[in-house]
Amino acid sequence: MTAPGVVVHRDQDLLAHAVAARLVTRLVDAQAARGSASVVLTGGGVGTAVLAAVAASPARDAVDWGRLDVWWGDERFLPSGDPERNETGARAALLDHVPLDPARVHPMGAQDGPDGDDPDAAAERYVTRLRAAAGPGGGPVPAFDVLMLGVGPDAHVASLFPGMPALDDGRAAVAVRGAPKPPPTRISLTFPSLRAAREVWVLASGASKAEAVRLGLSETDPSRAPVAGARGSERTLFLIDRAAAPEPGPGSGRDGSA
Ligand SMILES: O=C1O[C@H](COP(=O)(O)O)[C@@H](O)[C@H](O)[C@H]1O
Repeated sequence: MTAPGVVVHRDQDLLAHAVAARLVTRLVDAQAARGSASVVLTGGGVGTAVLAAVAASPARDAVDWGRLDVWWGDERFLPSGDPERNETGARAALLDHVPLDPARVHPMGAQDGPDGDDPDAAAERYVTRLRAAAGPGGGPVPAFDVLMLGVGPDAHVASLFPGMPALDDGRAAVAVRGAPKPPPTRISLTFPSLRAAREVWVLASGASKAEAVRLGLSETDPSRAPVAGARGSERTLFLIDRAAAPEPGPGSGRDGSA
């Protein structure tokens, strides 16, 4: 696992625009190198603000949207179109405004989907889709170019909450029941899937996230602070605003930006 870097921006608005610029560059570079790119989206305040900032950026046209695979790190298991679904927010903020190939958009299952009200079956369907995308001879999931994660004040990422069984699950995606943050039933990628990403970006804004960021940058057991287990295979970045920045300790090695 890679040790994380940290970039601090002035406030949430600047954070969202800076991450949007970084995301466009990352996708363009991946497409130049490999012909296509893949991104894993997060729900939450900053994650959705980043997508809106991409939509508002003239640079978005540098991305070949038809050669982008879009995945999700987690989803709230609700009917499709429910405003609480991460997919709904992502579509409204960006996905409905760019010429994606619908076959390359991979939402997690909804309560009114082909598996009905069965989150285990919906998670298993996602496992199958991920494996198919990884290709013959590939692993259980593709090597995503970039995977973005919001983080909760309780240090959860995706729908991996402290102390819950999903943290130790080796399947690529699982159903989560009894999540402490509503809604209680969700689908989430697991740690092995998060760590398959070339780059993991943890996004955090606001003072309520500062302790989670501190834990995420530490060696804390991921079963207590799941964000501490979110690491990319090539690079891990914590992209945060000043309010979410923990007090810098001696030798923190933090690089910052205004
Ligand atoms: O429930 C969730 O929460 C986190 C963080 O959301 P935020 O609004 O506090 O930033 C999010 O990353 C995750 O995808 C989502 O399902």
